[in-house]
Amino acid sequence: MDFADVDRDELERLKLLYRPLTDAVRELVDATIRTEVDDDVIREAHTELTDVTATLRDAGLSGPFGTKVTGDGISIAWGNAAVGTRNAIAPPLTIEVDDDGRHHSTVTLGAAYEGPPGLVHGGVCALVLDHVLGMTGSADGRRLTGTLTLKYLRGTPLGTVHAEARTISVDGRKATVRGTLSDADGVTVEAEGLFITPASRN
Ligand SMILES: CCCCCCCCCC(=O)SCCNC(=O)CCNC(=O)[C@H](O)C(C)(C)COP(=O)(O)OP(=O)(O)OC[C@H]1O[C@@H](n2cnc3c(N)ncnc32)[C@H](O)[C@@H]1OP(=O)(O)O
Repeated sequence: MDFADVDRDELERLKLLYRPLTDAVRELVDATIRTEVDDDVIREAHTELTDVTATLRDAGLSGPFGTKVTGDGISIAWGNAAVGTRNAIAPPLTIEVDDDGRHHSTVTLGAAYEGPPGLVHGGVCALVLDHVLGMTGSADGRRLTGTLTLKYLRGTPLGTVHAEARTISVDGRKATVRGTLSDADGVTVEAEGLFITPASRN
């Protein structure tokens, strides 16, 4: 598909087309982890899913989705591991921005994100914080993570979590951002990141 031919209405139509598919795959991942059906049912599901995958592969990109730009100049990263509209692995995050620049996101992390029993995997905590801090540090230009430091104060229970971040300072290409991941009882992970605009893009 040539996204240069896609306008806002078509983009909206495509989102409405793909989101339910992605949600269904996400549900499938959860069901695959938690199912206790009989062996025959597992084998039958495997066969059916293999057929569905083959159908989707009838036409497709030769590599990852990357970033596409629509005719209206909207950048979309539908394969992104944190926010991708077409990525069932993405939680997915929706990030809101306050007038004072605070970025925040509330998301539910279920069985697919488990690390220690009942707790969110530390790498998934890092994924969420990297993206929320990265977006915060990219408010005035696109930056990549240079260094991300996390302090895991206690385990983060699976369920609804909240991430938020603020930019502490900007020094040319470098932005220092701090943030937290929390559950209902308070902060579980503290994060600080240095986000940098690559010299090649400066
Ligand atoms: C708008 C949408 C935005 C969405 C963002 C969402 C968040 C996404 C988060 C990610 O997943 S990003 C992917 C993970 N990160 C990477 O893959 C980055 C890989 N590393 C690089 O591309 C480069 O190493 C980097 C851009 C970080 C720096 O390369 P440069 O060649 O531009 O750095 P340079 O050597 O010119 O150094 C510039 C300054 O940064 C410092 N620096 C360089 N790399 C650093 C580093 N890794 N950590 C800390 N500081 C670093 C360096 O010391 C220097 O400091 P000073 O200005 O004080 O001299």
